[in-house]
Amino acid sequence: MNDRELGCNSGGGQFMDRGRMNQNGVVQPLLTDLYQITMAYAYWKSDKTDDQAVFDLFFRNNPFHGEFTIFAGLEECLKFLDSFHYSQSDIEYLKQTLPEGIENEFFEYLGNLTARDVTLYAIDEGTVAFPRVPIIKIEGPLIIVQLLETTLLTLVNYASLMATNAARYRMVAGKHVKLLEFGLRRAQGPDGGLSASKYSYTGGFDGTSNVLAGKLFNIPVKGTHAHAYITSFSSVGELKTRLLKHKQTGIMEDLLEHAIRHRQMLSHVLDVSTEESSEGELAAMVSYAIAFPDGFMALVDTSGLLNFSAVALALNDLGYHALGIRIDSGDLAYLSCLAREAFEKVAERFKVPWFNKLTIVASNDINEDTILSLNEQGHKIDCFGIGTHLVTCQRQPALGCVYKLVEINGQPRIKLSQDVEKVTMPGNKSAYRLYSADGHALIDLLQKVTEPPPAVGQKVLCRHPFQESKRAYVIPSHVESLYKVYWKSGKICQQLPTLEQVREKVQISLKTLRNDHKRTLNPTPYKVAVSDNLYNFIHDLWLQNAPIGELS
Ligand SMILES: Nc1ncnc2c1ncn2[C@@H]1O[C@H](COP(=O)(O)OP(=O)(O)OP(=O)(O)O)[C@@H](O)[C@H]1O
Ligand SMILES: O=P(O)(O)OC[C@H]1O[C@H](OP(=O)(O)OP(=O)(O)O)[C@H](O)[C@@H]1O
Ligand SMILES: O=C(O)c1cccnc1
Ligand SMILES: [Mg+2]
Repeated sequence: MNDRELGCNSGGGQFMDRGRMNQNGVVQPLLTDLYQITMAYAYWKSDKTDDQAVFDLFFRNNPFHGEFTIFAGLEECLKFLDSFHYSQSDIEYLKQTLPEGIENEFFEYLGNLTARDVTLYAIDEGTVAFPRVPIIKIEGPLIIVQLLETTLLTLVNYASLMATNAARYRMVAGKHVKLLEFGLRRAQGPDGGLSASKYSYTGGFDGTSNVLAGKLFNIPVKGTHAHAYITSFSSVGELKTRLLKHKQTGIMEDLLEHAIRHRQMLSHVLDVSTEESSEGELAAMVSYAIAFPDGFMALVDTSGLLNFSAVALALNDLGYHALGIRIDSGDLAYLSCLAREAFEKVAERFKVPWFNKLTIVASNDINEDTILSLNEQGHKIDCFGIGTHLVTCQRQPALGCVYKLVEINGQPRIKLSQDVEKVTMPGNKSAYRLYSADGHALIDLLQKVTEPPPAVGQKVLCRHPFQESKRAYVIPSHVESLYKVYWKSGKICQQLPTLEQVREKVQISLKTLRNDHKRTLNPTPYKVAVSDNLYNFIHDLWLQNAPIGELS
């Protein structure tokens, strides 16, 4: 497929309105849970405001029965820190809303609060990430770091889930098939729709039908047309104009006349009687072709191939090449093969070789399993338009990212749970990814920040965080330190990648994962380990904090 592949197409960067380039207006300090603000008051009252806290933001399980997650949403988190400030009207609202008796100085304190004293470390956006390895680590005064929790979680959770979902669709579709996000109408509201468009592009989609997303994020916007366009015509008599200028000669010609002539001949070639195809559909296609002679892409139902081919040949007479068809019902494998076969026949019979290359778009409730099944059956689809299952992440609607206190004033904190899965990894930690000689990621290793980093060629003991007997020596061929300081002293400290670069990063990062971690059915879990030192530290602290029961 070339770049003309689908009707409309725009990269919207140059149209970005500087004033509106900032984050979505709903992302602001009050976009949080009330309990963060009530806790903030209680911290303030008990003079804990400036206690130095470290929080980890991480997830416990990979989504979609998979064994990897794509980390996304970091840039939005940084923009949020950059603009963190309670406005006068926010303060007025809080005064009315919080319980009575809150001291006025607290509101003054809130009015002056910024994220200047916070330091944020993170894995690069677009990188594959794994359960329990914090994707973001935040240090700073307890009150502000606590106040950031909900907003950071809402910015990371759906973004990462969506990017992961999109990356999975990309993996099953293969790299040569185009993927378009068509989900705005089915998304979780306008904001969910915009995020879905943005992060499905990050995860590997090629474009979106969402025009505002195109404008805001510089994502290619693409599209075909809906059934309504076809059904709005019932006969050729309704055509107000049939004339189209020949692309080369500039002479006006009757496109309908050309189409009707081709339709007669085509009905023999394709073995479809002209009575079987609707006149209203023909009229709709002619009128659409007159509107977009260089971008003619038509929605066909079972009978539509005859009319489409007739109009495409008519356009050819006038010097234009049609783009293709969209199939939106029925057996997509069968119909796509039927369509490709028809195009090949027409290409040969009418000496129009480009007909072989017409694009076949398929849509209609497509999900990962449908694509896998279509691949097994064999199909001729060049492009999938995917809405509902992609944007609602129907197979798993939430990624359970959490935000946990792991250190306060230099003292580690552990949250115990009956459920070992939910016990937190205490203390301020570093994270490393260890690679094998063939470039594959072998294991992620968490250590105490005070430990020296693992070194290339040197044996390092990697332990399962909770199961004593599970351990392995690893001799890394390459060691990647996963955290970078992204925010410190009130400034973003890294050159932020463009959306395009994050999108490339996703594919590069996925390549470092072995295929068995990425397969759709029963993938092998990727190992996440702790150093021996961190293992002992966790377990000592666990024992110190676990109450000793009494039997009587
Ligand atoms: N060859 C195929 N193999 C597996 N699944 C398919 C195949 N072709 C289509 N599908 C899927 O089967 C489902 C068919 O849904 P449904 O029966 O509602 O569609 P339809 O009746 O053909 O079309 P409409 O949406 O117009 O009612 C869709 O989810 C579609 O993606
Ligand atoms: O199927 P999805 O993956 O959600 O993709 C988007 C759907 O949106 C359109 O359908 P429309 O809104 O016209 O409704 P329909 O389901 O009746 O076709 C389009 O024809 C796709 O079928
Ligand atoms: O452009 C399309 O074909 C499209 C857009 C949104 C939803 N369904 C289809
Ligand atoms: Mg549909």
